[in-house]
Amino acid sequence: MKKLNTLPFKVNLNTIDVLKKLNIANNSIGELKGLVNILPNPNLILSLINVSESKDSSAIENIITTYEDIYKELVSKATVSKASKEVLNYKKAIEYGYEELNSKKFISTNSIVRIQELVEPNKGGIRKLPGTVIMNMDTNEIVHIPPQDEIEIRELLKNLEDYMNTENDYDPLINMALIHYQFESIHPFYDANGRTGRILNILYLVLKNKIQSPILYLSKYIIENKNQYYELLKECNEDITSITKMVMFILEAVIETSRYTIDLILRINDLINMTKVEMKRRLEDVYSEELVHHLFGYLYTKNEFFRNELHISRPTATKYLKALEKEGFLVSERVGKEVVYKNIQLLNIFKS
Ligand SMILES: Nc1ncnc2c1ncn2[C@@H]1O[C@H](COP(=O)(O)OP(=O)(O)OP(=O)(O)O)[C@@H](O)[C@H]1O
Repeated sequence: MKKLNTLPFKVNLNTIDVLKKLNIANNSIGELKGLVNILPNPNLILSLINVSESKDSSAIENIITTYEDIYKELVSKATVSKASKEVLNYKKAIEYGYEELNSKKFISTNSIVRIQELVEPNKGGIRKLPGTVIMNMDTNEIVHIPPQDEIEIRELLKNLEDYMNTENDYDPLINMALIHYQFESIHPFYDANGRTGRILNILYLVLKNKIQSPILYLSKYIIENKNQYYELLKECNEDITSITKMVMFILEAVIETSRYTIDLILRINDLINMTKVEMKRRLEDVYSEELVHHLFGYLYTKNEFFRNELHISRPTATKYLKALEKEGFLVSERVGKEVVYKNIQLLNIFKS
């Protein structure tokens, strides 16, 4: 069995093509980083992106789950759909990783192990038994045999941990591609290596200060170009000099998903401004800037959140929610014993 290369790879990545693309990728992600704070509640975009990331990442496992299900589950305590559980696990794992990073400023092997456990609680932990291979499901061909021995897996993870947390001559966007390939090739877990590796990508960008919080929806590009991505991983397994192509792929992913996220933020911002104008005109007694910001802080709200955040009484909250529904700003829905209100226009932006 061929041994895995350790980091740093002995490949020159400073080619003209890479540097040109790197420049565009850095401009795109820089623009995104600067834009996030235009929203009244930057946590909204974080939460929306995390749910998308979680939803699409888990969709690979053929889980059909909608934004509505996930958000209803977040807002109410009722269990809406079993499928959204996996998505919520993924979201929790991103949040855990982000908190860890904020307190330690370091990505440790232990954190990666914990992230995988949160994503896949039933199959958590580093592989202890041999037998894991990566197969092409269409052809049943073995495409990669990752290290089988636990000690070897741990040594490779240590090498990865050192590489992630030490400065080197490459830009972090290039390093992210190298780290991602290496992590997937070590394939340290029985399951959830893909999902854990995609979480690691965005956490690494936060560690290197390319973004302030994990708002880059990078998995979107990887998932949408899955065949090319799998082909590249396979090529790199055979010959590590192909890693240049993987770097180009990841840089393109950064460019496309930065642009996507920028567009999303701008559209949400436009909608907020339009809602302010319309609500002032149609519901002068109800309108306040805080109220609009509350509606755009979440996809769903309910009487309790309304009361607490706007410091109003239950009857006033009920009156406002009814008026907002009558004028089409919110749509109510019963979930278990509760009534929740969704911001349908915001939901539509996100679904389109
Ligand atoms: N030839 C290969 N070499 C290295 N890694 C590979 C190769 N082919 C696929 N992979 C990685 O393995 C991941 C799948 O591993 P696993 O099934 O453990 O993860 P998952 O999170 O359950 O699945 P998914 O990534 O499909 O959501 C892929 O996402 C990819 O990153």
